[in-house]
Amino acid sequence: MSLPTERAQTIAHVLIEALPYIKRFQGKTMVIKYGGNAMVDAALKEGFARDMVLMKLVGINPVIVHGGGPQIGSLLNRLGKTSEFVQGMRVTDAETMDVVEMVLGGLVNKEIVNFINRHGGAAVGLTGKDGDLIRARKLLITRDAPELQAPEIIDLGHVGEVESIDPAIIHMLTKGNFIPVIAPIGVGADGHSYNINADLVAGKIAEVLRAEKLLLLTNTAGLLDAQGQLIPELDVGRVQALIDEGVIQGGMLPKIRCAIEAVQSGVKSAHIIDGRVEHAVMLDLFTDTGVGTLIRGR
Ligand SMILES: Nc1ncnc2c1ncn2[C@@H]1O[C@H](COP(=O)(O)OP(=O)(O)O)[C@@H](O)[C@H]1O
Ligand SMILES: CC(=O)N[C@@H](CCC(=O)OP(=O)(O)O)C(=O)O
Repeated sequence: MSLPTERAQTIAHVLIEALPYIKRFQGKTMVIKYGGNAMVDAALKEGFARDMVLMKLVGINPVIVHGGGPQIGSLLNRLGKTSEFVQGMRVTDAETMDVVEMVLGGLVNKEIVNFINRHGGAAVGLTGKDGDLIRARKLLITRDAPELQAPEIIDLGHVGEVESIDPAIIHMLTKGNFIPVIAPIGVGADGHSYNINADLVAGKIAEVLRAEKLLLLTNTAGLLDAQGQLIPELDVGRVQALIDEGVIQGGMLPKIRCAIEAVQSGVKSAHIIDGRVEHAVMLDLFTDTGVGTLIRGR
């Protein structure tokens, strides 16, 4: 059976447009942060899994770091608990930490692994505890306000930041043709688990792996300005003003901060893209136009 000519031409055009990108990125590492808000329905999850398998097949090494904020929230709700967020971070008491570990290390991680494997890939799920991948320390954030004499230190409970990354397990998996799928849970020197914002983990892993790109999949078209319009390329010099004006807030704060840190530490570029668009990763990697907001490295 032959394809209608128009469709066949579209397919040929897409493949030809992708070719130089496939050549350029072969052997390179792409760190993909898969946000909980981008895991909307089965079709999108399948599309994401297929994109990962295709990348691997054409010789690019995807390393996935996933979130799962909404999924943690819904289990907490079922248990009659609510969360408070400070600067985009979930205040995490001991009970909440158990739920975070169950949801991120268990349900969400294994669902992604399963989707990829069902589409012909070989994914392996990890938390930061496996292979001592993510060493964490307690995160202390400060709040400054005119009525305060000195900045106030806010204790978020079991919330951590990345102290160090040991990429040995990632190298081993990549060499063996596996796709690592990493949940953002770190372990402290005391052996305790820490809940780390997934954007922060993705940024650090991208730095340590000297990734070609850091792709942050979320539920907006990218970074939006005060009028709700997409900012196609971020001028890093404008970020503080955008924060002060309240344009960048909530979950976008850690995303932008980690993207900037990553490109300042050697990652070639970071991209905030709309995970609600089917095959968003392919569109960003393999087309001339790209999608979302680009944060260029030096
Ligand atoms: N300037 C902005 N542009 C886009 N989104 C923004 C902006 N400021 C705040 N946000 C919020 O950040 C959210 C994305 O962060 P988050 O909820 O943590 O998503 P994810 O689960 O993908 O990490 C958006 O849904 C939006 O509500
Ligand atoms: C400290 C902190 O806030 N941790 C996050 C970890 C999950 C995450 O980052 O998920 P998304 O990427 O889907 O937002 C949380 O508890 O929600």
